Amino acid sequence: MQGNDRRRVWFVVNPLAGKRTNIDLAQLIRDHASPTHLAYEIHFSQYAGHSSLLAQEALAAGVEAVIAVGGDGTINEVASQLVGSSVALGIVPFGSGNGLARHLHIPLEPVRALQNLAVYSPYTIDTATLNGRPFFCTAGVGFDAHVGALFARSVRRGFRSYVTTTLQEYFKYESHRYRLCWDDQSLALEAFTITFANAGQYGNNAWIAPKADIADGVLDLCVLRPFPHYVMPVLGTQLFRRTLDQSPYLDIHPVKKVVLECDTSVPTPLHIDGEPLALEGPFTIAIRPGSLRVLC
Ligand SMILES: Nc1ncnc2c1ncn2[C@@H]1O[C@H](COP(=O)(O)OP(=O)(O)OP(=O)(O)O)[C@@H](O)[C@H]1O
Repeated sequence: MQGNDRRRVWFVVNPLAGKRTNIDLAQLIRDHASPTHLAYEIHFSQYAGHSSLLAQEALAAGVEAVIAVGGDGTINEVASQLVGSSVALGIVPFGSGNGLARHLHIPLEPVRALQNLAVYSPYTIDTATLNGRPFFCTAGVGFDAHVGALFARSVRRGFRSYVTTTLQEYFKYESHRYRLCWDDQSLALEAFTITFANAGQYGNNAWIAPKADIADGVLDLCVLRPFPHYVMPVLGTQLFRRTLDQSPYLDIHPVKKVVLECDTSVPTPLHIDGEPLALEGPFTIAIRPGSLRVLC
């Protein structure tokens, strides 16, 4: 391969991802990203939100792909800048959940993910927005957003402490009332959690929308209605066995655009790609079919 044929890419790295595991991410990239196939620069984000600016700079520099090294939050910041462009997103998973990478079958082992960048070609996927804010994996309100907000404030990380927080909060949590409007439907309901799924899982192989197709031009609107406590272990098992769509408590609707209104008497925890967000409703959630190229 000639030097000029090499794919020009920028790595945008969340350094906190590496610190959590004491891995020198820059060295890892230098050791395993093929110099024969990639002409690359490595850039570290210095604060939350910085990855978006770095992705903008990468676009201005005329790269072919921006490789996000981190979790779904970092991917969100990078990919938000690439939507609608011909510049592809690459992913080296280094988060705690890695929902998008898992959905796209990108290896979770960073060395393999780096090596594979040399052979991947771009695959076009859908993206979505919530009140204009892009998301790629899932967004939603309710219990998972509530736990996500607590977890973000917690110093303890990892799947085990996420499960502990989930169980502690489950017995205290009260379902809220919502109104959902799409096409000619208007639904007033009480829900434990409402998820807008572009990819099928939250991360950690927790599949809220087992049959979600990331390139079908629709979102899976998942409404998990309140359920008796004794059903909780069954739902938990189905979530991780990718069979939650068999539960009588979960309704899934394919939607292109939906408006969500929340009970304004209580604060509504909200998440976008697992990151908690303080936004005022009502919320408009819409799909952007075929709007992002991903190396996978
Ligand atoms: N240098 C930095 N200092 C502080 N925060 C940062 C920095 N770089 C990135 N971030 C923020 O960290 C947040 C979380 O990072 P990331 O998504 O990579 O990991 P994660 O939350 O562990 O993974 P996942 O979303 O898969 O669970 C991102 O939303 C990003 O804004």
